[in-house]
Amino acid sequence: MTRIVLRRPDDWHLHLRDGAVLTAVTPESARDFARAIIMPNLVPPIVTAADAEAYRARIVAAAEGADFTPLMTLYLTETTDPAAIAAAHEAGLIAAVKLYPAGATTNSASGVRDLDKVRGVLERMADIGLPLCVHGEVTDAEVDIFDREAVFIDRVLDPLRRATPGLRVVMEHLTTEEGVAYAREGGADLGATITTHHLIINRNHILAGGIRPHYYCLPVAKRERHRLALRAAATSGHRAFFLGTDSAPHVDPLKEAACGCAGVFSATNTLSCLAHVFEEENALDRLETFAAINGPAFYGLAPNEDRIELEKTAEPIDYPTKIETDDGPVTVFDPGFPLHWRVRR
Ligand SMILES: NC(=O)N[C@@H](CC(=O)O)C(=O)O
Ligand SMILES: [Zn+2]
Ligand SMILES: [Zn+2]
Repeated sequence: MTRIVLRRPDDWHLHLRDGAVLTAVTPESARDFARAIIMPNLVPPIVTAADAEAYRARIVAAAEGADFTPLMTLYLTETTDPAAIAAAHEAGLIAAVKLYPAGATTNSASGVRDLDKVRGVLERMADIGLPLCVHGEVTDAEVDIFDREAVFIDRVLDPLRRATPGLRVVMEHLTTEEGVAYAREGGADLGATITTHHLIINRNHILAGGIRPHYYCLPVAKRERHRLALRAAATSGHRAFFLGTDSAPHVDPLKEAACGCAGVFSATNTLSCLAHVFEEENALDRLETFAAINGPAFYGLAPNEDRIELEKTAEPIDYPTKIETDDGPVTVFDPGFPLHWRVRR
């Protein structure tokens, strides 16, 4: 197959940052994606409806007239007011609330330490059907970093879901076969995003033959068997699994450092990478389900009506290795192989 047409995809987990980086990276997503769930982990975080409304306006301005709808989220803190969340949802301002366990990832210091403090918010969200997006890693220093997702499911996520029946939850950026298994059996109230890069790299890519900071993200890429489980899930067509790129720009000096930031920036070439992966898995016919159907279905939205075309070219496609911003360059995800699928615009 050398050409496929699919509904325009959406990105159900995206970081756009603010300021110069926002200006530079937003067009990279707006070009290919119709909608994106915008992560609220700015410094300071997006915690109020007013924050979300102002941030949305900055994103729309940065999209420079592209047909791109940012779907806003609020950052859950231990002082979040259930009534304020419900009002923001009622006003159509937010599509989800994001739970960061405090200290789990980039800009999560304002996150939740004690889940008992947010019970009221979660119950209200269950009542009104507002999804909770979860960064699913425990933060305990004694838990090995490669086990933090699996341990989170047992210790935190499963008890939380049992305590709050009806709460709609998205397990963000799955990285393990345990996560895949839990999401697959979780019923209609549970969804899971899978990133582009976790379908392509395993932990060797980060560490073998030299340390590669641009492959470092959280949750960290795991063993090969986990990558294969993610591929099977993404290409299965199962309604629980949908695309969330977790494209997370950091300028190069913050990545190429003694203590580098977590995050992979993949907005620029994500669809080309995905077409490559789905072709390898003989599943090009399921790419639309993963990138354009299952996500909106989970969020209760219609899929996009317009279409994009992906075309396979004999020569590898060209794409920039870095996106320049006024704060410095941001390195684009290198899948480690030439890409031949091009989005026709
Ligand atoms: N994924 C990452 O490694 N980083 C994200 C935060 C997150 O999604 O956990 C970021 O904001 O940079
Ligand atoms: Zn995260
Ligand atoms: Zn993220």
